Amino acid sequence: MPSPDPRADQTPGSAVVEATEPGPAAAPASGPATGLAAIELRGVTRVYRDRPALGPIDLVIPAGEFLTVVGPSGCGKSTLLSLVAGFAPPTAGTVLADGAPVSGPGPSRGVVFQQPRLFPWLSVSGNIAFGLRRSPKAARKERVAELLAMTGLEGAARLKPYELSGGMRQRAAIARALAPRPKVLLMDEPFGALDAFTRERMQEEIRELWRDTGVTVLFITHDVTEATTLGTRVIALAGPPGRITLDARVGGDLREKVETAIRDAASARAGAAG
Ligand SMILES: Nc1ncnc2c1ncn2[C@@H]1O[C@H](COP(=O)(O)OP(=O)(O)OP(=O)(O)O)[C@@H](O)[C@H]1O
Repeated sequence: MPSPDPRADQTPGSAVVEATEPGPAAAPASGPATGLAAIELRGVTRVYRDRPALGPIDLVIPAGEFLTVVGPSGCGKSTLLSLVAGFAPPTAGTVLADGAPVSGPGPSRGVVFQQPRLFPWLSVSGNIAFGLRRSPKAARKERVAELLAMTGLEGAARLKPYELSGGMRQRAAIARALAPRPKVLLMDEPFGALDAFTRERMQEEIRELWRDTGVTVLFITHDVTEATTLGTRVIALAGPPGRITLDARVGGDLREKVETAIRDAASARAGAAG
């Protein structure tokens, strides 16, 4: 049953355009949040060959938050995620992880993509263990077993990716990303390629993982229902260049607000274009 979110009174990001009143949360309420910024973007922009794709964006993601980012295709969602992951530098501004500037990918930020991108020559266990290469063997074995249990893949430990269903592949990718105990999990439309049933199950599972591990989640989606029910907070982007048009806690009439924000931004762009 949904229950009120005790974190609803936390200070949200600095670019709040509109916030819902704390309402009944659609997500479980027991995930940890410390109030410290896990990720912070200050005046961040990204330009690709003279074409602005994102920003300026100011955003604070407190540790323990489950933030979803929603917006239409091309508005800059993946660009935002890749800047936080450290795959690309911002054109201007600063991205901070745990208070330190991001200068490239790092083990404190795990990434899960829409396509699981598993190593086809490795088993599920081998894929999960990949990021633990430098850990002692016993610790690695223990961590892999823990993650197999956490993601319900115990029976699939020795299987290769081609022997798995789509949902199992994505679970293995999530387990691999969680293996080095990242503080932040970055997910780029991770359930976009799954059928509706598997997708719903995976949504439940990621909520449980978030609650159990305390990891901060940044979850990209273009699905308004997913965005407004999965996490604790939603930002809507419009663009390019991607700008935050709404920043709100999950709960209440959020779906309608997100849809209105996206529609209004699209009308404004259409008006400006001609
Ligand atoms: N490597 C790149 N080089 C040039 N332009 C790019 C590059 N990556 C993204 N863009 C452009 O930046 C803008 C934002 O793209 P981005 O992929 O971030 O959007 P998105 O919201 O994630 O889209 P989708 O939902 O379709 O994945 C788009 O106009 C896109 O064409």
